[in-house]
Amino acid sequence: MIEIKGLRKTYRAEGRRGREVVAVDGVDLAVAEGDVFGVLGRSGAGKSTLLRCVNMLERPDAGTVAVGGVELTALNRRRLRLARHGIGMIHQHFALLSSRTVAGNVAFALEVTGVARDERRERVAELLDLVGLSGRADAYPAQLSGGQKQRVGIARALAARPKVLLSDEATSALDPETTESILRLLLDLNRRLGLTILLITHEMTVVKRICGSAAVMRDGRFVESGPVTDLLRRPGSELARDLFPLDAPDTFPGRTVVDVTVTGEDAEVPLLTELGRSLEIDVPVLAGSVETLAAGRAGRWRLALPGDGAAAIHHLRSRGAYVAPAVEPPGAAEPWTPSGIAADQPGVPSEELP
Ligand SMILES: Nc1ncnc2c1ncn2[C@@H]1O[C@H](COP(=O)(O)OP(=O)(O)OP(=O)(O)O)[C@@H](O)[C@H]1O
Repeated sequence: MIEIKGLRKTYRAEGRRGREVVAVDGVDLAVAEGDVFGVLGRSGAGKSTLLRCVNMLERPDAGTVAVGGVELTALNRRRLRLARHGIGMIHQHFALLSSRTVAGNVAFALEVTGVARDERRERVAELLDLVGLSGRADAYPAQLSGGQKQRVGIARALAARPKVLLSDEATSALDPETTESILRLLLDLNRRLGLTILLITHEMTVVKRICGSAAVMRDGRFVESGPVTDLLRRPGSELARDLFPLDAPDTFPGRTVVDVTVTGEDAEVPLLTELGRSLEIDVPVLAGSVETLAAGRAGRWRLALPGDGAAAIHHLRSRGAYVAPAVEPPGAAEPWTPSGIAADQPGVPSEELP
């Protein structure tokens, strides 16, 4: 539904001698229809610029952007204006018109597309019902809570029945409870309307609760990208570390400390109990949890395996778990993923194990 290739955007800092800032540095991105894709990254990573290039609020210096099969980067102004109706956008600070009521704010999006008055009234009522604000049509933004303001923003963004919704830190200004209710609404809209959502965020909760796919962005580039459950099993995944922080020592006297990740149905298997029973060993769990993510069930633990851990690692991998050392041995770039052998490949021969 969204296809970005080789996207690059630079800015010139203020002043005649301003240096060039590369905000987006060659990003490729494909968001499938109906997916919720989250781009995570620290401040200045380039997330907002990337998002604004998707609806061409910023014109990229290089690369292509296509939404719903239409290459926006190739359109003239008039055609681009029309194509933008198929892309809704919501903002961190809601961007509502303070002089208009809730209904007036939503109607505004229909006025600019030339929808007739009666049809507008009907559609506004429908949209407010969709976002759970039917009773507040005549309220002004100043009379609303943050969550209600964002609901107006969502209703307005959906006015022209877009297939794609862009979300720019939509929950960053909200408290955790309100964040949860807005995320539930977005997920509901995604499922009921088949809405494809591309969002940028720095909040892990957002990825946990609604994203099927994600990318981690740093210095204008994607350092990892794909379905969340795939990323969790990827060697050295930053997303895995941030979604499931393992706050525990990475060494244990006389034992091998490993980080184990399981996703999907494997996360339901009482893997650790079964490991202890089958090999007749005790396996201290130093940290970890199993959680229900939007992308599916996933679990991650830090374990202290007896001795060199080879038998236990073999067993865990044969059950579909991804196993990596808690501390990488010094001097080895990818010690647990020797070429030709994926670290999470079941049944890795024991001589390949550390
Ligand atoms: N209009 C602009 N003019 C000059 N530099 C800009 C402009 N917009 C963004 N930048 C620079 O581009 C880089 C990426 O900024 P961007 O806002 O896209 O990052 P971000 O990940 O969204 O961060 P934040 O969450 O703080 O907005 C930063 O170095 C920023 O200073």
